[in-house]
Amino acid sequence: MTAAALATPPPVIDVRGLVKRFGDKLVVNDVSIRVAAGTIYGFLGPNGSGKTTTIRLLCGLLTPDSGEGTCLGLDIRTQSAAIKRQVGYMTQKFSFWEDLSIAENLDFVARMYGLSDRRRRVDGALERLGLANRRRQLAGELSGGWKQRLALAACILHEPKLLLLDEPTAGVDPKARREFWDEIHRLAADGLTVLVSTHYMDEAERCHEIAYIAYGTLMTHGPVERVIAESGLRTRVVAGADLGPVATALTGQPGVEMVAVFGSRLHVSGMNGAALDAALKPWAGRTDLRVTAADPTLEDVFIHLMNRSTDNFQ
Ligand SMILES: Nc1ncnc2c1ncn2[C@@H]1O[C@H](COP(=O)(O)OP(=O)(O)OP(=O)(O)O)[C@@H](O)[C@H]1O
Repeated sequence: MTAAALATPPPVIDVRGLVKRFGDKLVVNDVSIRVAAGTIYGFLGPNGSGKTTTIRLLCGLLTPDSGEGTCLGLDIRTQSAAIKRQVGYMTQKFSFWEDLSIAENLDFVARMYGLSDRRRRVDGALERLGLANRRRQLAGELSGGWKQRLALAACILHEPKLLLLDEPTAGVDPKARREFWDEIHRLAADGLTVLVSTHYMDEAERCHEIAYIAYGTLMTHGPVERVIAESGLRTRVVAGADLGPVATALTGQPGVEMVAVFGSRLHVSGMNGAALDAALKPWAGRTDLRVTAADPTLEDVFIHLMNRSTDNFQ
């Protein structure tokens, strides 16, 4: 083995050409992905676009109709049972015994999965997720953010190598979301690989890499900055008051693909910078407005990709 091969550990996930249909509906269309160990990998895309299905295929929880690959060095088609033992899965709908404490809930989960050494595992999970001093609190009394953390603790009891988080913070307030993500980063720093689906842009920006899936097709993937740069999208920002009429006038102009008001700023995007500048010319000389070139945001890029994707389901 060469020194270079030793330096680069094999990817945790390495799959090619995954296809999945439900009936005659093509839900995952030729998806290939590699994920390195310790990566937080985010999956974004419109509702029903196949994010959850893709994540489940990647770790053998579902068998693809075609395609192949490995997860944790094991074959996703033939070794799914062995993969599952090393995966922690936090689904959108997790539930607890509301009248049991945090520690009792975790102990219950550990018993249910027949885990040995329950005390050590429960204490370890409580410690790792900052729940130790709440161990006697009833699960039913927890706020949304702490419930989320308890769900995460339950997922890591069996000390998995890979975590699947399906929209883990839906409906949780921004502060709790941020803290939850701090925890995810700590787990990743310990070597856990995390696949997470989300609709939140701030969460996407906290992933090491992201994949945008629209109607089963992987439209783009990579680190956030690269996804933005490779989109080819150009954006101009118009700053000023009373931007409604400006937005209306710009909508549908040649070269203008998207117009969106954010408070006192208007984002105008398209693929051709010169065409954007031509459309903005009537406004560029106004003293009450300021037009500047800016990098598109991740949200601009996603909406652009969504507009471009064809809806295979229609
Ligand atoms: N077991 C199944 N049987 C039949 N259809 C399914 C099954 N699982 C998912 N689907 C369909 O496949 C499509 C993709 O679903 P999936 O849950 O992967 O999308 P998603 O991107 O995760 O959606 P959301 O953002 O709404 O969670 C949807 O149209 C869904 O109804």
